[in-house]
Amino acid sequence: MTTKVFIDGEAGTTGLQIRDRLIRRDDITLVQIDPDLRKDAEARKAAFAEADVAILCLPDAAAKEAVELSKDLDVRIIDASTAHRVNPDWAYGLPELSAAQEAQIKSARYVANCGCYATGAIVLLAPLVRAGLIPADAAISVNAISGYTGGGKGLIAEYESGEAPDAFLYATGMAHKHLPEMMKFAGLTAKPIFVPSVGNFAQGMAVSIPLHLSQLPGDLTMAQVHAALAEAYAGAAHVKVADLADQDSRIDPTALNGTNDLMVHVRGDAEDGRIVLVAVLDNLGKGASGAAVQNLDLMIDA
Ligand SMILES: NC(=O)C1=CN([C@@H]2O[C@H](COP(=O)(O)OP(=O)(O)OC[C@H]3O[C@@H](n4cnc5c(N)ncnc54)[C@H](OP(=O)(O)O)[C@@H]3O)[C@@H](O)[C@H]2O)C=CC1
Ligand SMILES: CC(=O)N[C@@H](CCC(=O)OP(=O)(O)O)C(=O)O
Repeated sequence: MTTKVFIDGEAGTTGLQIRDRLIRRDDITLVQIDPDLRKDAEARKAAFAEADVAILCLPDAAAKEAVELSKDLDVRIIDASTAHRVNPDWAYGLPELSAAQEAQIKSARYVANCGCYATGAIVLLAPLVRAGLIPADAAISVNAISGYTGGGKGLIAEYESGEAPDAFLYATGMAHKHLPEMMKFAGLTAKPIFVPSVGNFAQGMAVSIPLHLSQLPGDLTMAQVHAALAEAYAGAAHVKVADLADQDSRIDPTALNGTNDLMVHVRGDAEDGRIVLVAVLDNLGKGASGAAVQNLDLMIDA
């Protein structure tokens, strides 16, 4: 028997990539609706009724509406939007957080896929906060660069028409939508500074967190930070920690494009303790569509 999956928002950036990942699988049957009816509530409700799992690749408001439409049906939901990520009734879709998190995803009716930048920041911070190496109230800064597909159809159109600048920083008002999930799942009590940016490349991202080890408790060393991260992700299929000996000064945000992997780098000056943690991932891979498929596989035990 195959698992029936409905991708609501299949024509969008995230939806298309999920479709590409599922279409050739013989354990999955895609439930499809007439593209002209993609915003028709009745047609979508019929698709929810037919599906075992629905993956929502929609703006937040439409994702909330989809949950309402399907609430009395048996369908399980993975939501790629920001709408439900800090909702306690939803499992946060980052199985690498802990064995308990993975178990929660496996049995959940509702799974919220993580934000792309949040995935990078949480993977870097959560094990260090949990181990007490970074205090929950530490003043943390997160910087990031993303390819323009991270902004969906709207930003893609700006770049493809040549209107957008080669690069820009944004969210300088300190209110980016990924901050609540970053805090909740990294275990931070103080709001970080988060300054993302976009460059003139389609896909890929690097999320970086600079640290002055001298401002953290204890006599923490760069090697200890690396060891804590390497231990946390030792068994993870999709999160790797680069060797500490790799201290190349450049990091390419597109290095993992086309994969569902995330690479953690710990770089800096081990002598004076000014270091930077960097997560490289494909915003459409581990940052969105690949993560949705990883969660789907956990839910259906594939
Ligand atoms: N792009 C990325 O890197 C990431 C995106 N996400 C999230 O995934 C979700 C989708 O993003 P993305 O794929 O980039 O967005 P897009 O703008 O590329 O696609 C959204 C799709 O949803 C459709 N849609 C809009 N409103 C409705 C509605 N009421 N009913 C049914 N369909 C509707 C759109 O239709 P139409 O074809 O008419 O425009 C479009 O096809 C968002 O919540 C986003 O935040 C999450 C992680 C990363
Ligand atoms: C480049 C760009 O605009 N990125 C988007 C985040 C990517 C995304 O879609 O975020 P979710 O994972 O929360 O859906 C932004 O900053 O709003």
